[in-house]
Amino acid sequence: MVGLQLDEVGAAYGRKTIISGVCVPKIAAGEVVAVIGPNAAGKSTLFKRIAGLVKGPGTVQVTGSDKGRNAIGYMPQDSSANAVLSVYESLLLARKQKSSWSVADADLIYIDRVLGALNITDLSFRDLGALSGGQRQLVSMAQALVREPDILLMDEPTSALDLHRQVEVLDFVTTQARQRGMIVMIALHDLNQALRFADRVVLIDHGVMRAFGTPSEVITASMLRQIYRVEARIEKCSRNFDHVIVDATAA
Ligand SMILES: Nc1ncnc2c1ncn2[C@@H]1O[C@H](COP(=O)(O)OP(=O)(O)OP(=O)(O)O)[C@@H](O)[C@H]1O
Repeated sequence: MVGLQLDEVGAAYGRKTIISGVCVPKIAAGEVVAVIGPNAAGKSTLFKRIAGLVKGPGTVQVTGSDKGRNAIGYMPQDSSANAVLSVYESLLLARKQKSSWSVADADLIYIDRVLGALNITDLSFRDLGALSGGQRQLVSMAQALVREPDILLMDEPTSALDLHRQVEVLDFVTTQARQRGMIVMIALHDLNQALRFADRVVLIDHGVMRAFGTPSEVITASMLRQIYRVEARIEKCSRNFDHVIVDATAA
């Protein structure tokens, strides 16, 4: 079973330190972890550091995976799509990056499953460059999923999606985490999504980890005042989900 732990992790662009001293105790297989924090807090940089795309001090410890450098899948925040490839070709290419170049029936079946689960089968033979922002985000998600990583890092995966799609993909990804024993880390601005879908929450502010715990431990009125500078309440709706209700900006 895969595990992920961060010890004193930092990251810099050139000589500019962006994050430092991030310690996250072992995250277990099947867990969904939301990474929250204001704009420019360092969430994307943390993901790039975990994915090995940015260097820095500290240790990213991956245990219990036999996939080597394919253990971690990364879905970036922006996916520009200038390539002259169809959606299906791009998924095949993404899938084959994890193994040999020969294509087996199992590869095609898995790609079809992911396309179906994300409800984008109809986009299969469209050019990547001719997709809407939301469609591009769904394809980028599919590209990460077809690699079958043990740890999936998703940077604001629902920012371009309509309400139905937001819930659909977060339901799918959390179910995949539970069923396949995959660890999913999701950077989110929508704190109601974090309350609803995450097992645990990492709060980043100014490049430092300010809190780690269950959603209700981390997302509190005092945290929202201090870190997000809003006056807000956390209240249960009639379906018993916690919700953030923002009343005003705080001084
Ligand atoms: N390639 C880069 N070179 C230099 N500085 C960068 C680079 N990428 C990001 N930064 C800076 O690092 C800081 C953290 O950015 P990052 O994208 O990690 O924040 P974030 O929490 O993901 O923000 P947002 O919620 O706005 O997407 C910002 O001040 C940003 O300007």
